[in-house]
Amino acid sequence: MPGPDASVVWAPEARTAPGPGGGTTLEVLRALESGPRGLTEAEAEARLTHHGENVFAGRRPASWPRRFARSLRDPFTAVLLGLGLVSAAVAAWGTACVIAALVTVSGVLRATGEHRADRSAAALRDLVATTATVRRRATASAPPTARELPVDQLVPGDVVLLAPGDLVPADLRLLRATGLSVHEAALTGESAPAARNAQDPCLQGGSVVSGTGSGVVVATGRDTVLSGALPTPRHRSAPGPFHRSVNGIAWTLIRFMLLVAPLVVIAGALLRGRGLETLPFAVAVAVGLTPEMLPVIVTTALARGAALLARDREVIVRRLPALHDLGAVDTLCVDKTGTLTQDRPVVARALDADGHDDPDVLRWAAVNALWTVHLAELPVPDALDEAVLDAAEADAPGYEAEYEGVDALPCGPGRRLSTAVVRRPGDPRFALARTHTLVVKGAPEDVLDRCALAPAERERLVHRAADLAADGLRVLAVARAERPACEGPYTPADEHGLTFAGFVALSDAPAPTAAEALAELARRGVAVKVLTGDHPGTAARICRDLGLHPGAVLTADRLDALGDAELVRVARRTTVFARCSPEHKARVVEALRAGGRTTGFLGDGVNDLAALHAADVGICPRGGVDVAREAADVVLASKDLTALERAIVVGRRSTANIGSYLRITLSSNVGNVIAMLVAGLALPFLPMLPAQVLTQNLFFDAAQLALAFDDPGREAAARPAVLRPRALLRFVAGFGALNAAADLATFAVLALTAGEGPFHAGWFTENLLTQAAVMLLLRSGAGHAPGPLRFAVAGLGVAGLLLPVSPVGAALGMAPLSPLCYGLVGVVLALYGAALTVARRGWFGPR
Ligand SMILES: Nc1ncnc2c1ncn2[C@@H]1O[C@H](COP(=O)(O)OP(=O)(O)OP(=O)(O)O)[C@@H](O)[C@H]1O
Ligand SMILES: [Mg+2]
Repeated sequence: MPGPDASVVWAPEARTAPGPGGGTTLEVLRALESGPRGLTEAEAEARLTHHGENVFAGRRPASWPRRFARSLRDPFTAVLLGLGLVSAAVAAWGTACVIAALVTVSGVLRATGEHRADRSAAALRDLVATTATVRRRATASAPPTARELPVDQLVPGDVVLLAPGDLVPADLRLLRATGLSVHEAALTGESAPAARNAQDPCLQGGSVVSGTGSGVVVATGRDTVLSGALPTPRHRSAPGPFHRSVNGIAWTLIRFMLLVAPLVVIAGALLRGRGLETLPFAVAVAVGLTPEMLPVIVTTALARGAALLARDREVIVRRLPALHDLGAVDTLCVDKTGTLTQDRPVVARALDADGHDDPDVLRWAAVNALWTVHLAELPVPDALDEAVLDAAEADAPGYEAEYEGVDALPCGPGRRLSTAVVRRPGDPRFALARTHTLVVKGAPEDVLDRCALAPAERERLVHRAADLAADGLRVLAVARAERPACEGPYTPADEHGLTFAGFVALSDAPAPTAAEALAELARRGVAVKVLTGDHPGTAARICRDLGLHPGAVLTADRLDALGDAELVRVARRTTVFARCSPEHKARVVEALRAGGRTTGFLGDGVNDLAALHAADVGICPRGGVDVAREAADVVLASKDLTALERAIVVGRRSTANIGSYLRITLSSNVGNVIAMLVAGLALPFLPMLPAQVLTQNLFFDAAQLALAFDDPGREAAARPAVLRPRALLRFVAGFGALNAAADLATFAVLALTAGEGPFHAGWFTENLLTQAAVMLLLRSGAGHAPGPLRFAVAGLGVAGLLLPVSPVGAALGMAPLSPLCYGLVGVVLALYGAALTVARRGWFGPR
């Protein structure tokens, strides 16, 4: 095959800098006992045993101690540990031990939950495993073949082929490069891609932006530069919506707690003349206020959701909190091609400038497609090119033999046309006198800009293209130019003064489930926006066919004219954004987020990378390029909006359960604290001993784990689910006050009818029973409580009734109650239950 070999060199003599590429390329290959034809399978296997798998050090699963230590790093654990230290300092060893036990148990539960989530993800890792294309030989004499290999199987000496969208799988020395540019932000922090030539080193972790190349592996696994330089893979810096809301709630509580504990001590000293002996009590109150199970509930609820999705093998959540973020998404940005349509274009028509069918136009388009596919060595031929080639085989046979390729300038991110430079085959002696033909095809606006045309004629052709697009067809303009043959490589600067040839129009059928999925998303309160590189007319028509009202389409040139603030407003009301480059897609996503929208972005190409990073949740189908999959939080088995819609529902349900936990715990805890403060000042003795506070806290914590397994009901999945700190705190204030009223009524009844021991017992019983009632009445789900929840509620009730009269109760300083007291506490509970039912109806509305 005649190739662009003049510009593409494997230069054995060239010298380069030291590093993973000291010495000449030939020396490197010799040192690695390899060659441009690659290793034999047997040799590769031997090397794999010797060097080990090519696993990036930062990706290894975390060890148990590390997992445990990591699970302790959250504000509530820090507060608990601080309180534990205070208790130890005043020698309240009992309290200190209980706190230590709480921290340990919650750490272990959380680490276990994460481990389980990791394990279910690992089972699916093969599905999303990144592969590399290597050149190997079956035997020493066999010809080399290129095949896909899981990245961890690479060994030094392997010859790897690179294409746009690939992650550089190991440290390489390049043997060959055609227009190769590599983005190495992970390594160098450099945000712009850099050109790479033959003989250059190419380091693991980089991503290929454009061009192709091949290189020999010089280092794998722990030996790569990336493993040495960066112990952990880089992560998104800004916290997602989930962490933002959880942190908001955490800090409000911690402030409240830091206020309450000293207040207890000071008030005790001033009003009751108590000294430091109130400190353990104050600490116990503060512990009682902490929702220390929050991290456990969060991990359990999200891991459960992720495992549910993984079981269907449709959606893989790569970062647990992303599941919550997915449930919070109210705006979903998708591309058109392959998401709304099948990405199986078929040539519908080929027309000349006057709109007459013209097979010549198809022939030129096919010449362009054939030689860009060959010379640019794209790993998978572009769907449009394939469609053109298929059509030409039937309608313009013989075009392959007419020309031979000289050079190709393919499409790329932000470049909407491709050029093939071809010449007539013939006697090489006359090569110098010959001409080269530039054959260009691409987006009509871009191609027409490069044609020598009168403005009126250009306008006419733009309209003709728009008419075709309005029928939902994808339109490519075709043009060409004759040039005296030249030596040097061609550049985009050569694409000018072209002669317009005609249009090729292609149809791409809508994806079968798209209309249904769009309607379902709309019903669930998700606004779908289409960000496409295609023509505004084509995009609008497809949307209309799928029942998505396109409104006024915003094209990239008008988008460029908008300032950031203006774009925030326009983006909110626009549904279709056309002719988007990668930067435009990212800018729209950023504008939507700046406007307060929680934004998901679904994309699968190199041109989607920036937007995937910019979005709150990046979503990529399994078939997407490596870099896009690496950047995504959620990977879909197929590019199917229906699966995504299901994942959104699961995310919302997990969030609803986390919300239930926060509402129930906090209103209960806040109520207790208020009641304890008031009673502490009114009574001659402490309303409850520190050990009693902590015991009831343990019971409550254990019971609430069941909330992670609750069924939140259909309502929960109807709207985007967000934990709103303000609404939550309002709820907590209201229901906390109600709870405090019940507690205080109990205190009053008990203070009048019982002594200190029965007082403690009565309070303990009342407290666990009210908490059981709160769990049943304030959960999100309206329907039947599932098994774990009923079990937990029953457990609370039994413990509340039996513990105070058991030997354990006596050891904790409780004494049995009189029947009268039981009766009175029963009345208080009945009134509280009734008030709670009424208040709940006021808050959630009737069910
Ligand atoms: N192989 C090709 N040859 C010529 N022009 C092309 C080719 N591929 C794409 N183009 C032009 O570039 C434009 C943008 O392509 P791009 O891949 O960015 O988006 P798209 O696939 O059209 O849409 P979407 O963003 O919805 O996936 C296309 O509409 C087309 O005009
Ligand atoms: Mg595309």
